[in-house]
Amino acid sequence: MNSTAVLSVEAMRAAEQAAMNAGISEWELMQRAGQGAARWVMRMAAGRPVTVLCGPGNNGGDGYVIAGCLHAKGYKVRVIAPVEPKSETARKARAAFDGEVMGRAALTDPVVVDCLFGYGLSRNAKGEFANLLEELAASDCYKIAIDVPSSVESDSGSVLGPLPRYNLTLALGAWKQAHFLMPAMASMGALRCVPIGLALNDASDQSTTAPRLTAPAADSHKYRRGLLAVVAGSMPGAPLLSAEAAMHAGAGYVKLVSDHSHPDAPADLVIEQDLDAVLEDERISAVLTGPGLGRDDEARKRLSRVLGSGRPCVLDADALHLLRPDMLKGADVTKLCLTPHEGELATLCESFGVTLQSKLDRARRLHDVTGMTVLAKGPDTVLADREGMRFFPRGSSWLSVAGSGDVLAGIVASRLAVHSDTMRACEEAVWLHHEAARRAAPAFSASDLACALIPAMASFL
Ligand SMILES: NC(=O)C1=CN([C@@H]2O[C@H](COP(=O)(O)OP(=O)(O)OC[C@H]3O[C@@H](n4cnc5c(N)ncnc54)[C@H](OP(=O)(O)O)[C@@H]3O)[C@@H](O)[C@H]2O)[C@@H](O)CC1
Ligand SMILES: [K+]
Repeated sequence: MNSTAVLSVEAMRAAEQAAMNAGISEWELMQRAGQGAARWVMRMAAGRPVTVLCGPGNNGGDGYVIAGCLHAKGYKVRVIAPVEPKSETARKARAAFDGEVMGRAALTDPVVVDCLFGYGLSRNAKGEFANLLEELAASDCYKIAIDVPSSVESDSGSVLGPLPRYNLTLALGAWKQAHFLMPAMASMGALRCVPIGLALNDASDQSTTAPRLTAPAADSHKYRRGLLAVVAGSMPGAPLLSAEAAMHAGAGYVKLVSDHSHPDAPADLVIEQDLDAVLEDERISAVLTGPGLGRDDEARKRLSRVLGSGRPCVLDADALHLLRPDMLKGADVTKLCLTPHEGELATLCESFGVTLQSKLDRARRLHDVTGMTVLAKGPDTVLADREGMRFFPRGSSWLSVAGSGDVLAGIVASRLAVHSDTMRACEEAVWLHHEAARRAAPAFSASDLACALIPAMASFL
């Protein structure tokens, strides 16, 4: 069975070393990787001629093994290798391949397998490597990247050379971080993982799989199913959107605490004005604040009152701009969820003294220094929590619409009201958000997205 472990290059090298210490040679690992990948290549090529691009390292070594498997099955296959292999195991794989190897040739075959660089890419791909990648990008052949696309840095997902759009990317042994990070993720096409027998059970970072939601218990009533308070502020629209999304994501009762009149609110959304009275209600199981909160003194006071309530809490939008370390004194940080987009994450990092640059590192460190759950949202959403990082498959690019974040915050809060588990609430919310986008018609508005949560919920029950 495929593991969901997501490994950094350092962790990957350690896992491979552990396998070798247990008696599985690097040669054997390469055979497993190459043979497993070759099965996918044959499935996709379906008899058509294949070109394999081989680089100087073990990724190139995998390429020779793949080419050898295809050759043995009667495929017309050739290798293009701008340089000879450098690593010992790759040299052995090169020597074992008795098919055609060329230094340079036009990419005319209908299927091309890219094994120029794997997770060992350490600098910009230049010269003949860049030329090949550029030619591959311009070709309309079926493109398969082995392990990672060759111009992609495995840990950061950043791009160090011409980046073709692949049809299929085959992760070898385990997922790498780049498989879930932009801009790399957008170029990878379908993603599959080829197991090679590494022991991955201790890996803390994981990709997520579709959540399993449950219907309310047979004896449920509206208060016990999750009573959520959405605390509004100076602007009426955003918190209303969050509240509407929350109403469709499982909570039994959603209250909007707002001084506005909200003529457009649905009849079944309860609107109250007295924040203190709402927060004193013992039955409140979660609170959301931030969308439309504002950033003035009044907003800061409301945020402090919410934090002082001791309830499980989702902080989004303006709340993330207002949040300061001293506001967390006495708070149970394990009940708090932050849902920043990139700009809000930068602001939070400034407020909490996190100086790292990448989204992944920032989210991880922000969790480490604060103890709060950090859902760093965007086209490559990552979740940092007590058990490690969590990664998600690509969502619809139509989610890049105003109000999409308010909807997501509403879903997280709704799930949190249902079961009080911050990490689980975030995981479920991202999947629901993606599924709602899939079910809404293209070019949807945020309100359409909130409505599409109703059928989306059914996908996970
Ligand atoms: N280890 C294992 O057990 C298994 C590993 N497996 C496979 O190995 C892959 C990792 O292999 P790897 O570590 O050899 O790295 P890889 O990506 O092939 O390239 C490194 C080479 O490229 C060179 N180089 C780097 N950047 C460059 C540039 N811009 N331009 C030019 N040259 C550049 C670099 O040179 P150097 O930096 O040393 O000068 C070095 O020679 C992994 O992704 C998977 O496919 C599987 O077989 C399963 C078993
Ligand atoms: K590659």
